[in-house]
Amino acid sequence: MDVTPEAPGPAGSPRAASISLHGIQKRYPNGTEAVRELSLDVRAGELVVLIGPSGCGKSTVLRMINRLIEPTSGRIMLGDEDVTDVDPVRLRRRIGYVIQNVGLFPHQTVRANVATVPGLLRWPKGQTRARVDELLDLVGLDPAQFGGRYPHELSGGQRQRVGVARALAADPVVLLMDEPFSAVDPIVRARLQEEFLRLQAEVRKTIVLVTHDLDEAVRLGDRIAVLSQGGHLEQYDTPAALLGAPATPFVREFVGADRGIRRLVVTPLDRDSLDPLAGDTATDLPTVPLDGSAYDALGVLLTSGRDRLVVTDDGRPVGALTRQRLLDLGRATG
Ligand SMILES: Nc1ncnc2c1ncn2[C@@H]1O[C@H](COP(=O)(O)OP(=O)(O)OP(=O)(O)O)[C@@H](O)[C@H]1O
Repeated sequence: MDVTPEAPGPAGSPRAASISLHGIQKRYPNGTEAVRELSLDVRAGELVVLIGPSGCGKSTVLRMINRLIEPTSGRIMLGDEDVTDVDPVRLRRRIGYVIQNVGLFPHQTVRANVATVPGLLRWPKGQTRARVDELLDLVGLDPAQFGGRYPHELSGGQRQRVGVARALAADPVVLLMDEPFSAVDPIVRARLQEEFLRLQAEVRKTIVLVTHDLDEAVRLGDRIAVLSQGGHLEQYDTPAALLGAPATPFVREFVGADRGIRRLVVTPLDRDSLDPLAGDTATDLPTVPLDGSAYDALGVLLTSGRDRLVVTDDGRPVGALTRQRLLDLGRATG
């Protein structure tokens, strides 16, 4: 595995490192035991969400990974390298970090902000400029239009995108994100989440993202780690497994009574579980595409007032679903 930051790969290069936390602990000087003992593995290219109530140690865990906070004990591996003892400054150049409100430098242009780490790494100017423009394109900002602006000349969502571009600039092997979308309104937030998923499909970084928003966790996470006080790992699972079978009373309460609905969001429409089309159906029933979710299908039924719909693939009807069937899909097993 190549983890040197000095050799920038083209955007889309799948360079990512796994992260392993082995029994990490953090006791602050005032005696607070923010994280008692946590072990967690994140696979290369995986997006893992840390979620839990306020003060349970999420940010502390995240900041121990890039050593903004020194663990009291325990080991942290990046790929097969123990980074507990490496120079934190060097380490941070291999780890992108995105925080709420972004923390852009206000007196620097968008281009200069995104070029921060390449500048520290002394990349040649032409190479840096090309990389910065490529990244701005990747996060959906036209470099010609936005490159010369200052942060105060951007919307909250645009600033957030610059923050993501800056974190990706030196092609880090890991991206850490602390409440990255919480400073924008819900509509912008949903759009940013969607764009972010598209971006991740392209760059395939290893991402650890902290949020207190369960819907965000379910939408973004390949796996979700639910933490309780003291950084105690209650459950580490896919969104569907977490919602379908909460492992502890804490998780059950945390995911709440509406987990059935949330579960529908992560339940794909499976061709094999569709009812066959009857002769009468395809004409006037509402439709939903096969690549939608059970939640999308339920939404279509509720707005149309019907109790049956047709599922289409590339516009062609492939089967039908009843409202009851969809409700059964959302019924949790745990
Ligand atoms: N520098 C510090 N000194 C002492 N205690 C701290 C320090 N930073 C955090 N803590 C305490 O450690 C615990 C975990 O804090 P942390 O910020 O990691 O939680 P969090 O889960 O990210 O919370 P939130 O969701 O509210 O941001 C809390 O009890 C907090 O008060």
